[in-house]
Amino acid sequence: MIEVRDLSHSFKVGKKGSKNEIPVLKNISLTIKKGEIASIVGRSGSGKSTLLNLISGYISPTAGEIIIKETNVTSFNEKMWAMFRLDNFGFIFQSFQLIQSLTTFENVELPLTLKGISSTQRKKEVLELLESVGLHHHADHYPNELSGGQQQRVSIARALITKPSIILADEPTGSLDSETEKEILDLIKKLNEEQGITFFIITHDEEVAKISNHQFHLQDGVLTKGGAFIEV
Ligand SMILES: Nc1ncnc2c1ncn2[C@@H]1O[C@H](COP(=O)(O)OP(=O)(O)OP(=O)(O)O)[C@@H](O)[C@H]1O
Repeated sequence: MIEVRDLSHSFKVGKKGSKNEIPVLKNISLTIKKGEIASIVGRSGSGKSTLLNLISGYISPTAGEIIIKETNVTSFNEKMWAMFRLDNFGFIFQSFQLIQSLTTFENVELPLTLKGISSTQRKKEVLELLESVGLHHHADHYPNELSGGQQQRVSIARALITKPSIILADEPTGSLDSETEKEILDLIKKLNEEQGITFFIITHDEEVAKISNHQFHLQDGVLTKGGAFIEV
């Protein structure tokens, strides 16, 4: 489903035209199968976000290849990436990234509007989804009227509304207390088991890593562990 072959990335630093480069990811090869929960575990600065940004097309690799759903996306341009992301990916962030001036309903509706779905169809799909994640009583609430766990559920609903096959999550429980963390991890497991959604989660939290079928460990830009199958 996601295959990364010999991927490397260096950031150019210093003045424009400077040849000074910092290697951040070095020869990463990994495979994430359909329907898996995979986690990338590593300390701050190990290169986790860089890997996520490469897989989601926000930066281009210095070397190597990325194949997603049998499509070689390595040399996609921005327009191709934008379409590919809307069709295949949902995103969840540590800081939720909800639009504060929009209600729960409107935040979840937004990706469907971007896809050109009719208003009647949007209403039906959003209400069904809010019900399934237990947020139907909060449809008209604004983000600042919700708890952290509820806000993360809104952002999960927003990620799910386009029915993506892959959800990319950057520290999805990083801003939550341990009880709310468990609630969100249970929801991720349920979505994975019942709908077969593939999850790719960045974390430095062992509790999050525990729910994954596959853990990859990154240290200073090098994959030090991958391929270990964890019983869940
Ligand atoms: N745009 C950039 N320009 C130069 N260096 C960068 C850039 N982005 C990241 N880096 C460097 O790349 C390395 C890896 O950063 P990255 O954000 O991928 O790590 P991370 O594991 O996600 O860390 P954290 O858990 O703190 O988010 C760090 O040393 C960082 O300073």
